[in-house]
Amino acid sequence: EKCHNELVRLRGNIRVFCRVRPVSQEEEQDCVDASSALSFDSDDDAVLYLSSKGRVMRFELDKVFPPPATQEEVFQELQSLVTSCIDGFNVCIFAYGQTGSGKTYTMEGVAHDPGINQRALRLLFSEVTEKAPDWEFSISVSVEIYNESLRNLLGDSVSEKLDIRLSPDGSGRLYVPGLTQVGVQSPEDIQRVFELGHMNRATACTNLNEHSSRSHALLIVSVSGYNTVTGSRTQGKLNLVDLAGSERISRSGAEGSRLREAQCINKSLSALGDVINARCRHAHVPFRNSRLTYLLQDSLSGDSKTLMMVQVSPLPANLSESISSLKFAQRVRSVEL
Ligand SMILES: Nc1ncnc2c1ncn2[C@@H]1O[C@H](COP(=O)(O)OP(=O)(O)OP(=O)(O)O)[C@@H](O)[C@H]1O
Repeated sequence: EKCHNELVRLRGNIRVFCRVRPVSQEEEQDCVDASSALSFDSDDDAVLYLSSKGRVMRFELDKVFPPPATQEEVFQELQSLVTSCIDGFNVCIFAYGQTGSGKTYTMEGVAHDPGINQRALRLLFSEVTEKAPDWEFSISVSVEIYNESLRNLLGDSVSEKLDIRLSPDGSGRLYVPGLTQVGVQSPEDIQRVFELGHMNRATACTNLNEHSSRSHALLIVSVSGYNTVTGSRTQGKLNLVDLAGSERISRSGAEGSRLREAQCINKSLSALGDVINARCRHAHVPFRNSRLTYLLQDSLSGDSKTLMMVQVSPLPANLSESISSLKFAQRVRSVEL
């Protein structure tokens, strides 16, 4: 019991979930035994089994969502995490996994069935509206990190590269000069922000001949509260991050720009793993090793809360990538006592 409590305290604010996407219709037509490599435990919704070459591997996480899980069910598990930013917490939600494993589906969703991003903003909006006029609510920024450079997704020129700087006020805080901040007064504003971000990301892809799965997409929401009686302010942040595809590109196969993309992704994903893991162990936290961890520094340290949603494809052909994603999940979750 004591040991368990200690574990909870240490792991504290880091949760790792896994979501297995369904087999699509086309995939079903192409391969007969599409989902045979994965199985779930009906008594324990935190466990996932993978079988490979006659061996069964058991992965334990905080929660596993099997293919039938709906967007609504997934969001229900995150609601309290999302609203904790109203109480002044800094929260990060990451979608991690190989290309095609369902990261964008989980974060953005589809028109008739939105994902975490929209649901979170709508929830925050309604909670904050209830508290009005003492509360302010703003979507700060939407950025993309590609090849270790930062881009503004809500501005006029997406191709302009931005810098992360130390605030001149001596507070030790970081800021990004030139980032567009958008205020949100209604749910329609939320919709507009998503559309603009989405469009700009697509434009960057076309103009610069890139694939969106090779970049990290971040939506950073700031919520600030002002207590008119005491005059005190609270400030929380919600960072919603659709990470670049985690698949390993073989060094021999990739050349030139592909290789550079792969190296940048690799570097930032392993930096992210290191940062979360170091936090668990109370070790030195290497924030500066990538743009991603540097930008999210204040939301990945101290009292902040992190949720890693590890996306897994059900296909046997993707098995080795699924194993590597789940190993990453276990690594960020593991605590050495
Ligand atoms: N839970 C789900 N239910 C129904 N369809 C899903 C689900 N998850 C993913 N899909 C579908 O599977 C396909 C791949 O998903 P998605 O594009 O989200 O993957 P991704 O990991 O974001 O890939 P990329 O890195 O290329 O952007 C999409 O057509 C998506 O609509």
